[in-house]
Amino acid sequence: MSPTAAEAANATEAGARALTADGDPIKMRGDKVCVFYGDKQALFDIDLDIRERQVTALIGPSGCGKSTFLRCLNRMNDTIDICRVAGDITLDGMDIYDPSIDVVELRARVGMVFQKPNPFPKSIYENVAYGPRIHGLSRSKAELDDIVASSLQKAGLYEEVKDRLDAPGTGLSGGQQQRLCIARAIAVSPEVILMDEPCSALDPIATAKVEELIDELRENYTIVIVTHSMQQAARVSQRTAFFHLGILVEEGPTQDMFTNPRDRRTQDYITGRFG
Ligand SMILES: Nc1ncnc2c1ncn2[C@@H]1O[C@H](COP(=O)(O)OP(=O)(O)OP(=O)(O)O)[C@@H](O)[C@H]1O
Repeated sequence: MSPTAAEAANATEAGARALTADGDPIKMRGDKVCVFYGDKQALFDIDLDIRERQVTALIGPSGCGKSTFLRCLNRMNDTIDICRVAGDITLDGMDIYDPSIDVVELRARVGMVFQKPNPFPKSIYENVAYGPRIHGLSRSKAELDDIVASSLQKAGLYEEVKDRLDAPGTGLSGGQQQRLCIARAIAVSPEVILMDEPCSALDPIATAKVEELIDELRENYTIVIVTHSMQQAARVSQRTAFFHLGILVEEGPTQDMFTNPRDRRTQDYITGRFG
């Protein structure tokens, strides 16, 4: 008996769902990714699978290309004139560098949180409401209010700000501002959240809060985090990728990377011989 159209569509969808060799669904995949700034090559043939609903940490010494790779995942490098990306990057099997891709939509699906908290010079409410409004995600003020409240809740900030949603976002503490930026990213219902050293400007208590939050968020989101702190990578991630001089040296379960790295360069880095 031939399959119905719905069965065929389901089969295609299931078939398109790529899995890693050990059976984890792949959310994003980099295949032979090379990046150039002018004629200087910053990344060389990076093959990396980003597993769905896991936290992947990108680590390595300064200048090795971690942020460059992160920025490829939502085409933030497009904003740098001299930057050129080659190779393939897919999101659920879709080529994100295809000319037909709407970059604004891509960045809603693959959100980003930066090193320095960067709230807009607007109220706490407006910081979170801005994205859903421009993406047309709410049909009424009540719906928008709900999105703002639930995003702040998911970012672990609601209780601290619920009585002053009209106060400026820039008046919050550094840690609160970073959680506001996470709420802003969450508000447009992303599937992937990229974080570029999200705790580097925070004190240890605010860092601990954001790390706890990252652990909670992975229930619903795929997260890629660049960090200089190996302790942080060990605390928050399930997978770790080690970069060195523009090359992906190795990637694996975080625990294995820190206890039993396969490559000498990884071992040297995690034992503090360089970096
Ligand atoms: N906008 C740019 N223009 C020119 N070169 C750049 C630019 N951004 C990064 N590079 C170069 O690309 C290489 C990789 O930089 P990148 O910032 O990705 O490394 P990183 O591992 O994130 O470093 P860090 O840990 O210091 O942030 C470096 O040699 C850097 O100088």
